[in-house]
Amino acid sequence: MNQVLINDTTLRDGEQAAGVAFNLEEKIAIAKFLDAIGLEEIEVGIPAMGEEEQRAIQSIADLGLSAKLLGWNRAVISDIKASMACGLKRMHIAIPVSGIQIATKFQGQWRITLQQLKDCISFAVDKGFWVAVGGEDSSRADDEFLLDVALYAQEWGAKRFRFCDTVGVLDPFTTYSKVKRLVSGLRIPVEVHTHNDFGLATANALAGLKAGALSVNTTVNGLGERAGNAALEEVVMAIKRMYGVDLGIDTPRLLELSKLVANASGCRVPPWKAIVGENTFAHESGIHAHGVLKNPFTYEPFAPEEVGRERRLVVGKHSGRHLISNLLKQHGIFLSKEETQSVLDAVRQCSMEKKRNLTTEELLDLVKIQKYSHAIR
Ligand SMILES: CC(=O)SCCNC(=O)CCNC(=O)[C@H](O)C(C)(C)COP(=O)(O)OP(=O)(O)OC[C@H]1O[C@@H](n2cnc3c(N)ncnc32)[C@H](O)[C@@H]1OP(=O)(O)O
Ligand SMILES: O=C(O)CCC(=O)C(=O)O
Repeated sequence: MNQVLINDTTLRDGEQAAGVAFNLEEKIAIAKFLDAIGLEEIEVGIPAMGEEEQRAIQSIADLGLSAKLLGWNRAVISDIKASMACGLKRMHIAIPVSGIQIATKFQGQWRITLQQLKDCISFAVDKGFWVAVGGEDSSRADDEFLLDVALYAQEWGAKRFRFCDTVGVLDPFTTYSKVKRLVSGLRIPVEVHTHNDFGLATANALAGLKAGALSVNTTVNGLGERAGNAALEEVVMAIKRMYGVDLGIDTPRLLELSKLVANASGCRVPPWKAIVGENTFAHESGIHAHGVLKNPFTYEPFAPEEVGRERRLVVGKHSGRHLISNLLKQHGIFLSKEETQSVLDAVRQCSMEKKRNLTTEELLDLVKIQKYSHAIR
């Protein structure tokens, strides 16, 4: 897995999340940020959407970023022309490949589908564009047909083929075997694009990479259609930490990027969200806090600073004496075992009433209320 390329599609599939609409400044800010932290490739939008989207894409193209920029297109010549007008050098052309998609969108006329793809690839390649092709709904396509389409795309000049689990219906084992088959049959690299309908987008993205795909689509915070896409921060950190491959991405800035996209999209990140959620390095439980106080790796997969977070030790319903006495010592308060236990009992009660963690002030107030002010030095 040494050569993984991340092609981030926050500005395309991410923005397809229901209700999300980035303005020009937000699109530019996100593109710049992705580039600044070391993303190699960015899918910047859909030129066929119209003039405003084209202006945004042109503005991003004008920034002169190091990242390669792609526009997303249907296999329709007017889409390709719109992409060409945006100052991009690369384009992605999508074509449905499953029975249900071809029946619905092309009235089952797969020969027409293929002809449209051929015409579009040739049109773009002849004009000097670097072209990638996406097999929409690859996961539900007949395996033979999928490989045939990919082979045709390769023959017609495509430089990469995208395997899309469009409806997020695969598990990692099936993803592995389907992607492996495609990788083995093609000379051009394969990209994986996975959706999160069963919560498996990141797992499937990794399975696709293990099977030999060389690039992967991600979105910041996993933003995207329905349940979203494989999250950039999850894929990057899994590759870094589980496979020991550093993609050269400035991971301490992942949290800042997550906040930028959360604000621009209006989609807040749940506290338990892997890598960037507020609780990912927060410890309340007694047993965990006891371990973490001695050695953080007892209950953390990596240091919070690696993704721009800080560790938080908080008191609440599940806390234990070690954490309470540690926090109190930081304020010069030394209690006996029995006194600590009664503060802990009060913490539990208070946390249940307030249905949250206690602030430091609330903890110190509890000590006073318990009449242990003698312990305050
Ligand atoms: C899996 C994915 O994420 S695919 C990307 C989805 N993203 C989007 O749809 C967001 C941007 N989309 C848009 O702005 C609009 O849908 C446009 C501009 C692309 C097209 O708009 P409209 O012309 O109004 O068509 P509408 O969206 O209603 O229907 C889609 C049309 O594209 C066709 N189509 C869908 N996918 C493809 C494809 N890969 N290649 C060729 N044609 C396609 C449909 O069959 C339908 O064609 P028809 O108008 O001849 O019946
Ligand atoms: O690029 C393609 O072919 C389609 C990408 C996509 O968004 C999907 O299949 O979910």
